[in-house]
Formats: sequence, structure tokens, C-alpha cells
Amino acid sequence: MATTAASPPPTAAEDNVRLLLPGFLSPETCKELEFVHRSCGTAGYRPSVVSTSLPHLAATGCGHLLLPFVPIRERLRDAVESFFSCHFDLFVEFTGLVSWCKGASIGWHSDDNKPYLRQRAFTAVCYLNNHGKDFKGGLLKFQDGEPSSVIPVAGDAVIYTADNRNVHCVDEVTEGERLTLTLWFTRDSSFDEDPKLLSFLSQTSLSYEPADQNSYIPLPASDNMYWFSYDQSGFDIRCARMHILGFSFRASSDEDSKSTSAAPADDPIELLGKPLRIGRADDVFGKIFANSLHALQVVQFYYWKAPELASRRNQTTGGSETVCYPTIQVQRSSGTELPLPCNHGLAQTIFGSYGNVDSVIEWDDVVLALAMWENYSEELKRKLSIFLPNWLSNGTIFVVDPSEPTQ
Ligand SMILES: O=C(O)CCC(=O)C(=O)O
Ligand SMILES: [Fe+2]
Repeated sequence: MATTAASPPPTAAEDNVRLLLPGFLSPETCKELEFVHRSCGTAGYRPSVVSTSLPHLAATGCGHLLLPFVPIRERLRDAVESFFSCHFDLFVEFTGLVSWCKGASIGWHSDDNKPYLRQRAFTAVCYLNNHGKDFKGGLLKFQDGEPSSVIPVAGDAVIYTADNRNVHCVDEVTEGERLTLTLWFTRDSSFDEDPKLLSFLSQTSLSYEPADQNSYIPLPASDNMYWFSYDQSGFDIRCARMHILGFSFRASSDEDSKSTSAAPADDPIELLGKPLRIGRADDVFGKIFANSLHALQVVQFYYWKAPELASRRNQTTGGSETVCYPTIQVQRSSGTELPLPCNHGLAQTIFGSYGNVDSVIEWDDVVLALAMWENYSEELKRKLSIFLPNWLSNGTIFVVDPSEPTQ
């Protein structure tokens, strides 16, 4: 008589437990997500990590910046449901951009290994920049099965089960900033991220007036969320991101700069929530930004679009295209730099230096970037005003076909 032995638990080697998806995101999408993260990121949940979660975006006046994530979440969920054969079963539990900065690592673990993480069924990690070029270290390794390690390449994604068939670790990042988009999927609808996001969006993004700039100006969260601490020292992430690109925050007017030096604010960090300007060496840009995050978003946009701006400039000087620049003066003065506590050397060490940052900038390009950023934000806001009523009536976030009538 045949005996039926209890089957051993499946191992990673013999089951479909993970899949690498090369080139899942386009280079342009990686750059767009990098722009969002470097404009909006806050101190992460672990040391040496900066993160941008979707609820954070929705709660800080940047609900429109959720839009680039929507098709990616959908495509990743389809890929996970199809590979793990669990069609129409999954909800997104968490979506976030994560920077693993110098010193960041995580030891062997599975992603559902804590009582409060049991709801996680699958993980998806998309890499937004490149091992070797943008950072050193930071390989993803699995204890068992194939592929046994993943070398991050911009655009590649890896999907895996969140249980103990995928015990994994990330080697320490020794230089630069390793950027990922991480999602967890759950079968338990009570952990669905969408209702939380919709609740924030319905509080902040329901009214839409075309050309209302206030509707896309970011609102800073509490200052401590931007404090990156490292070995007894630290810096404000907003200042550090500006500094890495060669800019600094300046007082909003000469009057202000006098009062700033005469009567410094109790906590200078609070100045980052108030109107200010930006400068570079002896130059001060004439535009007054609503707060530091507004300025940072424009500077990061300028950095994202730098190659396009340079080629536009060449075309313009060649006479083939006329670009209308708004007039914004640049003053040559030492313009008071805000007295902010920012350990610049440490910021440079933690984030490394970015590629393709010119030491000399064309202020005309910053003016053009500002106009392009306004158009970009306006367009996303307009799209959100079409999508949001559909999302609210469905209770989920999905790509809406704009040609379909609103429900
Ligand atoms: O970023 C990766 O490669 C994996 C991240 C990870 O293991 C985690 O966040 O739990
Ligand atoms: Fe993990």
C-alpha cells in the first residue's frame, strides 16, 4: 500500500516565488519619480533612509503627484497577480519611494515577519537608478533559490512573495543614494491603501480652479519630518537637497534679510515654511517662493529637465523657436543666506554628488523650468480633477480613460 508522506514545505528553489522584470519602467518614468522623491522626501522609517509615501504626498498638497504612480501600481499588480496566479485578489497595501543612503542596509528578513506585517502577501521593488554608477553596495540577496541576487538597474523590477520562501537582505550602501519604488500587496481589503489616500485627496484636492497656482504649491509637513540624523549630527533634507545642486535658500526681501539678521527666528528651521528666495553664489533669483518645498520642487524640476532646457536654449539661439520667458530679475548681491543648521559636508557624504550638475547655471533656464513646472503641475491638477470623482465613486484608484463620461 502506498504511504502518503506529509509534503515538505515548498522552498524557493522549487516554486514560483520571485521574478525579475527587466526594463519594467522607462528611463523617463524613473527620472520623474526621482524628481518627486527629491522634492518631497522625508526622513524614513529606518536610519539612513529617506522616503516619500503616497499618503504623505496626498496630505501635503501634492495629490496631483500621485498620478505618475497610478499606471505603475496597476501594471505591477497585474504582473504580480499573473505570475502568482491570484487574479483580482490583491490590494496595494503600501506604495513609496525610498532612498537608501550611505550606511543603509537591512539584514536577513522576510517582508511579513512581524505581527503587524502579516497582511503582506507580495512585494514589488522597482529600481530607479544604477548600482555602480549612482551608488555602491546595495545588492539585494536571497537566501535560497534563483535569482539569488539582484543588481539594481534603473527600470528593472523584482516581484516576490512576502513570506519565508523569500528571506532576503540588502547589502550596505557604501556610497551615493540607491533609489527604489517599493510596493506591498495584500489580500486583506482592510489594509488597502486606496481608501486612506482617497480620504486625504477628498480633503485637499476636490476643488479645482484652472490657473490657481495655490492649488499645487506644496505644504510643508512638520519640520522634524525633514530632519535627517546621522551619528550625533544631521541636516534638514530640504536644505541638503538644495545644497547638493549648488543652490541655497535666501531671505525673501532685503527688508526680511535685515530683520532676519537683526532678530533671528526662535527656530531658524521655521523660516523654511515661509516665503523665501533662492540663490547661488552671489546671485539671488527674483522670484519669491511660497515656502522651501515650493522652491525645492522647481529646482528639482530644473535638474530633471536640464538636458531638455539646454537643447531648447540651443534651438532658441539658433533662431528656430521663440520661447517667451517671463521676466524674473537676478540680483547680483551677497543676498542673505538663511541661517539654517545644515551640515553641508555630511549632506554631501550621505547623498553623494549628483551626476550632470553644471557648476555654472543659466538663470534663463531656471526661469523656463519654473514656467514648465507650472504647466506640468497645472496639467496634473487638471487630470486629477477628472480622475478623482471616478476614484471616489469606485472607492479605488485606477487609470481613468478620459474619453469615458464621468460617473
Ligand atoms: O530595496 C530592495 O532591494 C529590497 C527592500 C527590502 O527588502 C525591504 O524594504 O523590505
Ligand atoms: Fe524586504
